[in-house]
Amino acid sequence: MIHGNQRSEGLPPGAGIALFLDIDGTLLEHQPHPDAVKVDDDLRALLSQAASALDGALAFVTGRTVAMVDRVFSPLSLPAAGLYGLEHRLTPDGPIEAADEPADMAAVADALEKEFHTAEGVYFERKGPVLAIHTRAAPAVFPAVRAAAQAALSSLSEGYRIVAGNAGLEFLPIEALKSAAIARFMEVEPFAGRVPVFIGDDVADESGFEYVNDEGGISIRVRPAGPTAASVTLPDVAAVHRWIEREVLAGVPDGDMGTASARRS
Ligand SMILES: O=P(O)(O)OC[C@H]1O[C@H](O[C@H]2O[C@H](CO)[C@@H](O)[C@H](O)[C@H]2O)[C@H](O)[C@@H](O)[C@@H]1O
Ligand SMILES: [Mg+2]
Repeated sequence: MIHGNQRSEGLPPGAGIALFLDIDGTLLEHQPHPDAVKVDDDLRALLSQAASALDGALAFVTGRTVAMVDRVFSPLSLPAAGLYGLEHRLTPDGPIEAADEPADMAAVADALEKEFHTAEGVYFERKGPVLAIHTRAAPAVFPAVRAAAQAALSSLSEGYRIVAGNAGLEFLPIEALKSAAIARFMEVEPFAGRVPVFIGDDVADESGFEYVNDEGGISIRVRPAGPTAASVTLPDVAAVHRWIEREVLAGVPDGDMGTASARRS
Protein backbone atom coordinates (compact mmCIF):
# COMPACT_ATOMS: atom_id res chain seq x y z
CA MET A 1 0.00 0.00 0.00
CA ILE A 2 1.33 3.40 -0.96
CA HIS A 3 1.14 6.02 1.76
CA GLY A 4 -0.06 9.55 1.03
CA ASN A 5 3.20 11.10 2.17
CA GLN A 6 5.02 9.41 -0.71
CA ARG A 7 4.06 12.55 -2.58
CA SER A 8 7.04 14.10 -0.80
CA GLU A 9 9.19 11.43 -2.46
CA GLY A 10 8.66 12.71 -5.97
CA LEU A 11 5.19 11.61 -7.06
CA PRO A 12 3.33 14.20 -9.10
CA PRO A 13 0.71 16.31 -7.30
CA GLY A 14 -2.14 14.18 -6.01
CA ALA A 15 -0.63 10.93 -7.24
CA GLY A 16 -1.78 7.79 -5.49
CA ILE A 17 -4.59 9.39 -3.49
CA ALA A 18 -8.31 8.56 -3.58
CA LEU A 19 -10.12 11.48 -1.96
CA PHE A 20 -13.48 11.01 -0.20
CA LEU A 21 -15.32 14.12 0.94
CA ASP A 22 -18.17 14.62 3.36
CA ILE A 23 -20.29 17.62 2.38
CA ASP A 24 -22.13 19.37 5.22
CA GLY A 25 -19.78 20.84 7.79
CA THR A 26 -16.78 19.80 5.67
CA LEU A 27 -17.09 21.37 2.22
CA LEU A 28 -20.02 23.62 3.15
CA GLU A 29 -20.66 25.60 6.31
CA HIS A 30 -23.82 24.57 8.10
CA GLN A 31 -27.00 26.54 7.51
CA PRO A 32 -30.22 26.57 9.56
CA HIS A 33 -32.01 24.55 6.87
CA PRO A 34 -30.58 21.80 4.56
CA ASP A 35 -31.88 23.59 1.45
CA ALA A 36 -30.11 26.83 2.39
CA VAL A 37 -26.59 25.63 1.53
CA LYS A 38 -24.94 27.30 -1.46
CA VAL A 39 -22.01 26.16 -3.59
CA ASP A 40 -20.04 28.94 -5.23
CA ASP A 41 -18.12 28.74 -8.49
CA ASP A 42 -14.76 28.72 -6.69
CA LEU A 43 -15.67 25.53 -4.83
CA ARG A 44 -17.02 23.91 -8.00
CA ALA A 45 -13.77 24.77 -9.79
CA LEU A 46 -11.65 23.50 -6.89
CA LEU A 47 -13.44 20.13 -6.83
CA SER A 48 -13.41 19.79 -10.58
CA GLN A 49 -9.65 20.49 -10.74
CA ALA A 50 -8.98 18.15 -7.83
CA ALA A 51 -10.96 15.37 -9.55
CA SER A 52 -8.87 15.86 -12.69
CA ALA A 53 -5.62 15.90 -10.72
CA LEU A 54 -6.65 12.59 -9.14
CA ASP A 55 -7.65 11.04 -12.47
CA GLY A 56 -11.25 10.91 -11.26
CA ALA A 57 -10.53 9.34 -7.86
CA LEU A 58 -12.62 11.86 -5.90
CA ALA A 59 -16.07 11.12 -4.51
CA PHE A 60 -18.62 12.64 -2.19
CA VAL A 61 -19.51 10.42 0.77
CA THR A 62 -22.52 12.00 2.42
CA GLY A 63 -25.73 11.52 4.37
CA ARG A 64 -27.62 13.42 1.67
CA THR A 65 -29.22 11.63 -1.26
CA VAL A 66 -27.20 11.61 -4.48
CA ALA A 67 -30.07 13.46 -6.19
CA MET A 68 -29.83 16.22 -3.58
CA VAL A 69 -26.03 16.37 -3.99
CA ASP A 70 -26.50 16.84 -7.72
CA ARG A 71 -28.96 19.68 -7.16
CA VAL A 72 -26.62 21.41 -4.71
CA PHE A 73 -23.46 21.11 -6.85
CA SER A 74 -25.06 21.42 -10.32
CA PRO A 75 -23.69 21.54 -12.99
CA LEU A 76 -20.79 19.68 -11.34
CA SER A 77 -21.38 15.93 -11.17
CA LEU A 78 -18.97 13.64 -9.35
CA PRO A 79 -19.03 10.04 -8.11
CA ALA A 80 -21.05 9.98 -4.91
CA ALA A 81 -22.21 7.72 -2.11
CA GLY A 82 -25.45 9.04 -0.61
CA LEU A 83 -27.41 8.07 2.49
CA TYR A 84 -24.24 6.91 4.27
CA GLY A 85 -23.55 4.37 1.54
CA LEU A 86 -27.09 3.11 0.86
CA GLU A 87 -26.95 4.90 -2.50
CA HIS A 88 -24.03 4.95 -4.92
CA ARG A 89 -23.15 6.52 -8.21
CA LEU A 90 -19.75 5.08 -8.96
CA THR A 91 -18.98 7.33 -11.94
CA PRO A 92 -19.73 11.03 -12.53
CA ASP A 93 -22.58 10.36 -14.94
CA GLY A 94 -23.57 6.76 -14.23
CA PRO A 95 -26.86 5.48 -12.83
CA ILE A 96 -27.77 6.10 -9.19
CA GLU A 97 -28.36 2.96 -7.15
CA ALA A 98 -31.15 4.44 -5.03
CA ALA A 99 -33.25 3.05 -2.19
CA ASP A 100 -36.98 3.39 -1.36
CA GLU A 101 -38.73 4.32 1.90
CA PRO A 102 -39.82 1.08 3.65
CA ALA A 103 -43.39 0.98 4.99
CA ASP A 104 -42.33 0.90 8.67
CA MET A 105 -40.05 3.92 8.17
CA ALA A 106 -42.89 5.77 6.44
CA ALA A 107 -45.23 5.04 9.37
CA VAL A 108 -42.68 6.30 11.91
CA ALA A 109 -42.02 9.44 9.86
CA ASP A 110 -45.76 10.13 9.50
CA ALA A 111 -46.33 9.72 13.25
CA LEU A 112 -43.41 11.93 14.29
CA GLU A 113 -44.27 14.59 11.73
CA LYS A 114 -47.77 14.68 13.19
CA GLU A 115 -46.44 14.92 16.74
CA PHE A 116 -44.13 17.86 15.94
CA HIS A 117 -46.12 19.64 13.24
CA THR A 118 -46.58 22.73 15.42
CA ALA A 119 -42.93 22.91 16.52
CA GLU A 120 -41.48 25.82 14.60
CA GLY A 121 -38.04 25.21 13.10
CA VAL A 122 -38.23 21.40 13.19
CA TYR A 123 -37.69 19.99 9.70
CA PHE A 124 -38.29 16.40 8.58
CA GLU A 125 -36.08 15.28 5.71
CA ARG A 126 -37.48 12.00 4.34
CA LYS A 127 -34.78 10.32 2.32
CA GLY A 128 -36.23 6.87 1.62
CA PRO A 129 -34.71 4.41 4.11
CA VAL A 130 -33.17 7.28 6.13
CA LEU A 131 -35.13 9.87 8.09
CA ALA A 132 -33.44 13.04 9.33
CA ILE A 133 -35.17 15.26 11.88
CA HIS A 134 -33.44 18.64 11.96
CA THR A 135 -33.59 20.89 15.01
CA ARG A 136 -30.74 23.31 14.21
CA ALA A 137 -33.28 26.13 13.96
CA ALA A 138 -35.13 24.93 17.11
CA PRO A 139 -32.53 23.65 19.60
CA ALA A 140 -34.93 23.81 22.54
CA VAL A 141 -37.11 21.12 20.93
CA PHE A 142 -34.25 18.66 20.44
CA PRO A 143 -34.66 16.77 23.75
CA ALA A 144 -38.35 16.13 23.04
CA VAL A 145 -37.56 15.03 19.47
CA ARG A 146 -34.86 12.67 20.71
CA ALA A 147 -37.17 11.13 23.32
CA ALA A 148 -39.97 10.63 20.77
CA ALA A 149 -37.55 9.17 18.22
CA GLN A 150 -36.16 6.75 20.79
CA ALA A 151 -39.68 5.61 21.66
CA ALA A 152 -40.51 5.16 17.97
CA LEU A 153 -37.41 3.08 17.26
CA SER A 154 -39.06 -0.09 18.60
CA SER A 155 -41.67 0.03 15.83
CA LEU A 156 -38.97 -0.23 13.18
CA SER A 157 -37.23 -3.38 12.05
CA GLU A 158 -34.36 -4.39 14.33
CA GLY A 159 -31.84 -3.20 11.79
CA TYR A 160 -32.36 0.50 12.57
CA ARG A 161 -30.41 2.79 14.87
CA ILE A 162 -30.56 6.48 15.78
CA VAL A 163 -27.51 8.69 15.31
CA ALA A 164 -27.91 11.97 17.16
CA GLY A 165 -25.81 15.04 16.48
CA ASN A 166 -25.95 18.46 18.09
CA ALA A 167 -28.56 19.76 15.66
CA GLY A 168 -30.88 16.83 15.10
CA LEU A 169 -30.88 13.11 14.57
CA GLU A 170 -31.20 10.49 11.87
CA PHE A 171 -32.80 7.04 11.75
CA LEU A 172 -30.31 4.83 9.92
CA PRO A 173 -30.29 1.19 8.87
CA ILE A 174 -27.30 -0.46 10.55
CA GLU A 175 -25.64 -1.16 7.21
CA ALA A 176 -25.56 2.58 6.41
CA LEU A 177 -21.93 3.32 7.21
CA LYS A 178 -19.42 5.66 5.62
CA SER A 179 -16.77 2.95 6.02
CA ALA A 180 -18.80 0.67 3.73
CA ALA A 181 -19.44 3.53 1.32
CA ILE A 182 -15.70 4.19 0.94
CA ALA A 183 -14.86 0.48 0.76
CA ARG A 184 -17.28 0.10 -2.17
CA PHE A 185 -15.45 2.78 -4.15
CA MET A 186 -12.08 1.24 -3.30
CA GLU A 187 -13.12 -1.91 -5.18
CA VAL A 188 -13.46 -0.12 -8.52
CA GLU A 189 -11.42 2.05 -10.89
CA PRO A 190 -10.13 4.72 -10.62
CA PHE A 191 -10.14 4.38 -6.80
CA ALA A 192 -8.78 0.83 -6.46
CA GLY A 193 -5.13 0.60 -5.42
CA ARG A 194 -4.92 4.21 -4.25
CA VAL A 195 -4.42 5.51 -0.72
CA PRO A 196 -7.81 6.52 0.73
CA VAL A 197 -8.10 9.97 2.27
CA PHE A 198 -11.37 10.88 3.97
CA ILE A 199 -12.32 14.33 5.25
CA GLY A 200 -15.40 14.58 7.48
CA ASP A 201 -16.75 16.50 10.42
CA ASP A 202 -19.21 14.47 12.41
CA VAL A 203 -19.77 11.41 14.56
CA ALA A 204 -21.28 9.61 11.55
CA ASP A 205 -17.91 10.02 9.80
CA GLU A 206 -15.95 8.12 12.44
CA SER A 207 -16.41 4.72 10.75
CA GLY A 208 -14.91 6.27 7.62
CA PHE A 209 -11.90 7.49 9.59
CA GLU A 210 -11.40 4.02 11.09
CA TYR A 211 -11.59 2.45 7.64
CA VAL A 212 -8.96 4.70 6.06
CA ASN A 213 -6.72 4.32 9.12
CA ASP A 214 -6.90 0.53 8.71
CA GLU A 215 -6.01 0.90 5.03
CA GLY A 216 -2.96 3.07 5.74
CA GLY A 217 -4.73 6.22 4.54
CA ILE A 218 -5.24 9.69 5.98
CA SER A 219 -8.26 10.57 8.12
CA ILE A 220 -9.10 14.23 8.64
CA ARG A 221 -11.81 15.64 10.90
CA VAL A 222 -13.01 19.21 10.84
CA ARG A 223 -13.57 20.91 14.18
CA PRO A 224 -13.90 17.73 16.31
CA ALA A 225 -16.20 18.29 19.30
CA GLY A 226 -15.03 15.14 21.08
CA PRO A 227 -12.80 12.10 20.69
CA THR A 228 -12.07 11.13 17.10
CA ALA A 229 -10.28 8.38 15.22
CA ALA A 230 -9.07 10.97 12.71
CA SER A 231 -5.31 11.42 12.53
CA VAL A 232 -5.48 15.05 11.41
CA THR A 233 -7.79 17.87 12.42
CA LEU A 234 -8.68 21.06 10.58
CA PRO A 235 -10.32 24.10 12.16
CA ASP A 236 -13.06 24.90 9.66
CA VAL A 237 -14.49 24.56 6.15
CA ALA A 238 -12.15 27.17 4.70
CA ALA A 239 -9.21 25.10 5.94
CA VAL A 240 -10.60 22.06 4.07
CA HIS A 241 -10.67 24.05 0.84
CA ARG A 242 -7.09 25.21 1.43
CA TRP A 243 -6.04 21.63 2.24
CA ILE A 244 -7.39 20.37 -1.08
CA GLU A 245 -5.73 23.25 -2.88
CA ARG A 246 -2.36 22.63 -1.27
CA GLU A 247 -2.29 18.84 -0.93
CA VAL A 248 -4.06 17.82 -4.12
CA LEU A 249 -3.50 20.66 -6.56
CA ALA A 250 -0.13 21.98 -5.43
CA GLY A 251 1.20 18.69 -4.02
CA VAL A 252 2.69 20.12 -0.83
CA PRO A 253 4.41 17.20 0.96
CA ASP A 254 2.22 15.39 3.48
CA GLY A 255 4.65 16.13 6.29
CA ASP A 256 3.66 19.79 6.02
CA MET A 257 -0.12 19.61 6.41
CA GLY A 258 -0.43 23.34 5.83
CA THR A 259 -3.66 24.30 7.55
CA ALA A 260 -3.92 21.27 9.82
CA SER A 261 -4.25 22.51 13.38
CA ALA A 262 -3.09 19.29 14.96
CA ARG A 263 -1.71 15.96 13.85
CA ARG A 264 -2.01 12.90 16.03
CA SER A 265 0.61 10.23 16.13
O1 LIG B 1 -22.64 13.49 5.60
P1 LIG B 1 -22.85 14.96 5.35
O2 LIG B 1 -22.50 15.38 3.95
O3 LIG B 1 -22.22 15.82 6.37
O4 LIG B 1 -24.43 15.16 5.47
C1 LIG B 1 -25.04 15.03 6.78
C2 LIG B 1 -26.41 15.66 6.75
O5 LIG B 1 -26.23 16.97 6.21
C3 LIG B 1 -27.40 17.78 6.04
O6 LIG B 1 -27.85 18.21 7.31
C4 LIG B 1 -26.89 18.97 8.00
O7 LIG B 1 -26.58 20.17 7.25
C5 LIG B 1 -27.68 21.11 7.13
C6 LIG B 1 -27.18 22.27 6.27
O8 LIG B 1 -26.08 22.88 6.87
C7 LIG B 1 -28.10 21.56 8.52
O9 LIG B 1 -29.20 22.45 8.41
C8 LIG B 1 -28.47 20.35 9.38
O10 LIG B 1 -28.68 20.78 10.73
C9 LIG B 1 -27.34 19.33 9.39
O11 LIG B 1 -27.74 18.15 10.07
C10 LIG B 1 -28.46 17.04 5.27
O12 LIG B 1 -29.66 17.77 5.29
C11 LIG B 1 -28.68 15.62 5.78
O13 LIG B 1 -29.54 14.93 4.90
C12 LIG B 1 -27.35 14.89 5.85
O14 LIG B 1 -27.54 13.58 6.35
MG1 LIG C 1 -20.78 16.36 7.60
